[in-house]
Amino acid sequence: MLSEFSEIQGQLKVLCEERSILLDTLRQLEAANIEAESSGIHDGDYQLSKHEYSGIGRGKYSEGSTTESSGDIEKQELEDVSDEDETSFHDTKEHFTEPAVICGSVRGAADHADNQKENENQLDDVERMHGDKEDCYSRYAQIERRKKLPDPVEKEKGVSLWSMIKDNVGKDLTRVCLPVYFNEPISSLQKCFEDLEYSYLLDRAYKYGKEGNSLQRILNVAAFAVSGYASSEGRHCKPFNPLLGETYEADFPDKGVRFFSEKVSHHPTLIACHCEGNGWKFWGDSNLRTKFWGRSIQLDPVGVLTLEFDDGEIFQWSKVTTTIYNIILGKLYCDHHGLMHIHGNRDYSCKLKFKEQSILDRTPHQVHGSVEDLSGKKVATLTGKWDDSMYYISGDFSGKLKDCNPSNASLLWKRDKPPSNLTRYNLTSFAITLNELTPGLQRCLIPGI
Ligand SMILES: CC(C)CCC[C@@H](C)[C@H]1CC[C@H]2[C@@H]3CC=C4C[C@@H](O)CC[C@]4(C)[C@H]3CC[C@]12C
Repeated sequence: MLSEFSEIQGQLKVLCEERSILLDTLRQLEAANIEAESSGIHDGDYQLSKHEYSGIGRGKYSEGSTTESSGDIEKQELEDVSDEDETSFHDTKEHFTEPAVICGSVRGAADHADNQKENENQLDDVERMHGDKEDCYSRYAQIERRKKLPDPVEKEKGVSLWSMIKDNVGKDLTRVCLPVYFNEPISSLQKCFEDLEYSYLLDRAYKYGKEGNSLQRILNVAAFAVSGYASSEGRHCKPFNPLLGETYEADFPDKGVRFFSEKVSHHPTLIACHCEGNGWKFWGDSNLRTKFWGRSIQLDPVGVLTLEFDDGEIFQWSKVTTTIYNIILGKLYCDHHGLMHIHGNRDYSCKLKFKEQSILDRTPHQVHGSVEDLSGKKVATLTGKWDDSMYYISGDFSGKLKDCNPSNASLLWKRDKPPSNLTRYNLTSFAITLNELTPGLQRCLIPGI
């Protein structure tokens, strides 16, 4: 009798254990489901209707492009294709909605926590900002992306740049052919997406504006406009020049953004891009006017970038001049300089000055500016460095920028640490992931590619 009882007791124990394992599995499944939903994979908010999406693909892009394409025949061909039956298109939306097609695999929460641990020894301010950033990202799925580039297949031999371009002084450099050695392993279409590395600033700006804090909105927009330059520090190679009509699509549910770019003109090179996040859309076209000065190359971006929040607030700005120094001798580097005016259609606008680096400059890459209200009164001062961080302080400190140092100012944005496996391309951790061919993506490619 007693032995029977203890046997039943043992069986009960096993059953209880099995039940708790089952419950755990259920909880995990539920959590994964919530993650997928919040990433917008099935969410109506994040997805555009089929009609809207194709509208952007063909309507806005062609509206956005200002330059006529070089080959009329090619243009005609492209138009012919777009006139074809709707069903003949590879429907990006359909593919993007399938969780398996996301570029990367879903990463476990524990793994994510591990990554957070790495940043333990950061300053309070930085921690707060990162906490904020995590807040922005916690709504999105965690995706496992590669952390290093594949190793080169063979040893490369260095080539002298000057030997290649000495005969082209004064010419349009976009027409000069350079050996592949000078290329970095991404295309200009992908490079445009690099400007959105810190898209959490726009999520945050949207949130602030919705809460009625328009000042914080423009401050975060300004930080975003500067943050796009951070990835250019230490980059010495040219991105690949895409073909006319070539496109690049990126779906990053882990950042809550989808991006699309297309080369819309060959001479001059013109790329149109469009990006959608949660509560905002960002679009523009990138066209560079290049001047070759012998020892340096000056790049003047032409065109306007537009950021529109779902509540109707719009900001527009143009990029500043970029100069690439030491083409002949010394270490090649680039600097960004000039005035950036962020025009808003509501309460505030912002002026940022990218200071030109001088030989004696001990603190290069400085950016200073201020936010003005409609009457032209300066309500906040911004300071920082485009390759590092941006801070703000309330009130007008533009005359006494020394008082506006990081100790009494608040942090808006801080650049992420570079990856540990830097190659000669110096790609950021984000750039490394832009053309990663993940198993889910591979099956969407045209056979034979
Ligand atoms: C002559 C070649 C081999 C050397 C120069 C290569 C590097 C430094 C050049 C080539 C293309 C350049 C980029 C082209 C476009 C832009 C967009 C602009 O709004 C900011 C600068 C930025 C991001 C440039 C930074 C410098 C850049 C990366």
